[in-house]
Amino acid sequence: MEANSGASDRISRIAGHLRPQREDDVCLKRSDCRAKGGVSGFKVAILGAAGGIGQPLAMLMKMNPLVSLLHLYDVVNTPGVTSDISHMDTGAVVRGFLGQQQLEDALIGMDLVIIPAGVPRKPGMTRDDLFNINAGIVKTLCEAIAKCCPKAIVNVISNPVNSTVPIAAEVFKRAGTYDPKRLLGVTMLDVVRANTFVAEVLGVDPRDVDVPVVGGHAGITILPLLSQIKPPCSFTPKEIEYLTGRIQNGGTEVVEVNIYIYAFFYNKNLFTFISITNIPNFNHYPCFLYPSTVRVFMINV
Ligand SMILES: NC(=O)c1ccc[n+]([C@@H]2O[C@H](COP(=O)([O-])OP(=O)(O)OC[C@H]3O[C@@H](n4cnc5c(N)ncnc54)[C@H](O)[C@@H]3O)[C@@H](O)[C@H]2O)c1
Ligand SMILES: O=C(O)C[C@H](O)C(=O)O
Repeated sequence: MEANSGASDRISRIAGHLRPQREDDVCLKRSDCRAKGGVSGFKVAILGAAGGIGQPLAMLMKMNPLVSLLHLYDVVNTPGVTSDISHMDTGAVVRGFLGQQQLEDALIGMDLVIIPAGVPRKPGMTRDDLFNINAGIVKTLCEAIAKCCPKAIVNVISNPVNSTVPIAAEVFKRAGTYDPKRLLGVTMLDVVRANTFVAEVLGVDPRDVDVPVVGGHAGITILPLLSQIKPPCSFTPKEIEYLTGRIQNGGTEVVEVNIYIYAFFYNKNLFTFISITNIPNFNHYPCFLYPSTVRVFMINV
């Protein structure tokens, strides 16, 4: 009898990770810990934190020494993502919020709100095809921002950025909280791509070129200023045509590759970390190379 109970104690200890402890099971509740994220530093909320962009972004924010408090909000899966990210041994305190009823709690007191919430495009779609769904999502989130943290800087990632940013602006105008300096569409990818593709043509290190890109974040509205590159350089007409097209269609290039990656995932094949990194062009997704994020991603499949 005693041997049996010893064995079951051992099994339950070993298997403990399969049943994460609930707050009321533990002797010291997390809310009673001394770390409150109240130390100086930016308070950042990510809305859509459980998604393909949200998860690696949450990891990067958790690694950022300027961030003291990180709120992760989504309509699904935030408990798992929050638990995973919060184990990183960096300073930011991480809290998770799930579902519309917790949206306002996620936003109160935030200095920076980043929005990757919404649907991404599938092969064959343009970013405009996402408008009907994502416009409504961004509108609802911005209404809550206007109410709970009207002075926060807002970064809109959700596509089509060319339309979701104006929608956010209209919501803030209506609420009387609009400040053009505090509302930004995230288009840094276009700059990163421009630097990479230009460096490839010139045969130099991408870190040594700086390509200004202005305009929007879709097709011909993306305007790489190839005549303003630092350090100054020149191109043949053929190179200009190639670079302009590649920079403007960089997102589509990745979305088309996704068909392969997603087919791979949805087939539920047994795959390993190594097999993921072997997918051609997987280097478009450097953030996924963080093993913990890959683990979360695999569980979601
Ligand atoms: N601006 C850019 O440079 C850029 C780059 C990549 C992706 N994107 C865009 O970002 C968006 C997200 O892409 P993804 O690949 O992360 O998609 P995803 O489907 O992997 O993740 C989206 C997340 O948003 C969540 N979500 C949906 N409705 C929500 C709501 N009402 N409130 C809060 N969360 C909600 C989903 O649950 C999901 O976790 C897409 O619109 C995509 O086109 C923009
Ligand atoms: O192109 C997309 O749909 C996603 C993003 O805007 C990108 O540029 O990669």
